[in-house]
Amino acid sequence: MPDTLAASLPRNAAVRRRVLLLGLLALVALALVIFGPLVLSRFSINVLTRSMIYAILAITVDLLWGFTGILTFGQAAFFGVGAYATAMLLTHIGSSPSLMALALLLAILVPIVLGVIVGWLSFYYGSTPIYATVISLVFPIVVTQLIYSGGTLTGSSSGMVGYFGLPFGLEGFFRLSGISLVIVALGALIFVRSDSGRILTAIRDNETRCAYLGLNTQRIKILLTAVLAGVAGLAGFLYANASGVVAPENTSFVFGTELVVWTALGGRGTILGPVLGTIGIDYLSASLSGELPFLWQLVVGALFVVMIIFLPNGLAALVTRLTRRGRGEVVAGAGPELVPQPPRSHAAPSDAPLLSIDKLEKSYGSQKVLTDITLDVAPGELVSLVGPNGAGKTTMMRCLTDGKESSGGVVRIAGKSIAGMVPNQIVALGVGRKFQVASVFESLTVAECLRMSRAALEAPSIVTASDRLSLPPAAIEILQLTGLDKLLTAEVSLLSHGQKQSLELAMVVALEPRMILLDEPTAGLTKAERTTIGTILKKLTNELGFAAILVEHDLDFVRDISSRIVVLHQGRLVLDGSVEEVVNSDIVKTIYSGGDHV
Ligand SMILES: Nc1ncnc2c1ncn2[C@@H]1O[C@H](COP(=O)(O)OP(=O)(O)OP(=O)(O)O)[C@@H](O)[C@H]1O
Repeated sequence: MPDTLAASLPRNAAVRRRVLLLGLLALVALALVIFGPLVLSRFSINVLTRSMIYAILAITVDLLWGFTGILTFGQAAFFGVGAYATAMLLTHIGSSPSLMALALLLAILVPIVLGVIVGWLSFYYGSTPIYATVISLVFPIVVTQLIYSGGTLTGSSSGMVGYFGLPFGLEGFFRLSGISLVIVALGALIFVRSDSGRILTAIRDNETRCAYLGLNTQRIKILLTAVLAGVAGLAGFLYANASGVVAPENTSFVFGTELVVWTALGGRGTILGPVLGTIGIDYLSASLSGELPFLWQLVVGALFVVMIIFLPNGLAALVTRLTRRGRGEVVAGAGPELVPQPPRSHAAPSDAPLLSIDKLEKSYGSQKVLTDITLDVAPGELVSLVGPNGAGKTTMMRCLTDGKESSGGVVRIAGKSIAGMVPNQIVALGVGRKFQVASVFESLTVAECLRMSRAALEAPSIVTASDRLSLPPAAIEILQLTGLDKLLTAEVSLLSHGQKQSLELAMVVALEPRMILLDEPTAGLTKAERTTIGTILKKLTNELGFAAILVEHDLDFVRDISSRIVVLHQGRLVLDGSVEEVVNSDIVKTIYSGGDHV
């Protein structure tokens, strides 16, 4: 396969270059950390040790906020819990190598357990982003209050001091903190570029789409919170040993807020920006706060405001803006290799219809939007759902893809009731949904978007970004028909409206569903683009046996491709028949008289 080989070469070269650059960066950082103490003053070694530990925390804030879009003020609390677990064990039980190992274990495990609890409270199904942020503010307050009321156990407002930590000198702690920072930063940089890491950006861009690709975003966010709580706890362990003192301020939301400010100033979503921002500002604060105690806080505050206004993505954005120039330009052959995926076997077909709706109802308060909808759809059928604006078509689509939406009646997919199921569970039953406004991931590339469709089916790597993209043949065909196969490396924000619609359709087909629901897939498309989408839909249903429900306003389009038409009017199903029956019926003429809209 010489073509395939040739196509993969430039990408391999780019990957090699990136690995080399990352390795070089890590070596330079390690050299600075190892040889730094030879030239630095005691003051600098002391302060920079602390700054580097704080930088580890800033990385956790960046992964949560910068990459995943979860604004958090709570990382300080996990850090404080790790520090206190260490100090309390060493103070009250004693210090020996095995107790030190136990302290390290507790400093990581206790924050992980708390991370699971906080994560669950923050991201249970239906919670909003603001709710998660409020929890992240409340959590450090609770931890700080517990420390204040802990008496001699926690040292109360005086904190804890005088315990015997690791037997390293000033320089030893500098090196330990520095090496830990390099390892955490390197791990984070590798992870965020991996196939798994891109899921974080997908969640930030469009969490709803992630759920409708079958991803359990709640579970991912809880897992991320727990793992990063463990990393913050590790930083707490280092801090408790290096400083020899822990205090309630270490857990406070004020410190949590400082971490957010440092991350923002450095440049969120870049890992290195928050590291350099934290080290730079903490070091400058320590140097200047003695001479300008109040003025310095004012300077940092003013700097924050200026940056938010003029450079909202932080200092690192300046650098990335330069290095990313041209991203989105398509480099021939630089994309991943498209590989046809053997079809996935769904559960054995039963006698039940693929979709069965029985007396479906939906109300918003006292307003009834859907009343007594009963409908069956079989494999291979393309059922168009038509009706005037406000008839309830989109609401019906929502009830078919979210088991918590309906107010009454039963919806079954292949005989299984979806009552109470969340969208990702319904996707697992074989349902794909295409939204009215193209729902894709704006800051990912075309290939990365398509890979998201496979993430719930094949666990993506947490270390590497694959140079192969396995997709079902039908999805590859859509890409080829619409020219998207030549744009795999293009960033989605650069695509046209029609290309985004086609991409979303390819993403839905890449899920290998048994049934696809499409809400006005041709809205805003050119005639040629509509024809292409129509051809694809006919092929999916006629040849590949997909069932499809299509909400559409374009009567000509509906007439050309449908096997059946269902008419909704004022939330009721008023007609269900063949194309000819429906188009020529008196009811439809009455409902639609006076407009070219269906
Ligand atoms: N979240 C909501 N809260 C209250 N009412 C709603 C909500 N969503 C939809 N509705 C109402 O439900 C009715 C049906 O809306 P829906 O969007 O399902 O209609 P539609 O047939 O899809 O219309 P269109 O063709 O304009 O998209 C409308 O009267 C709408 O105002």
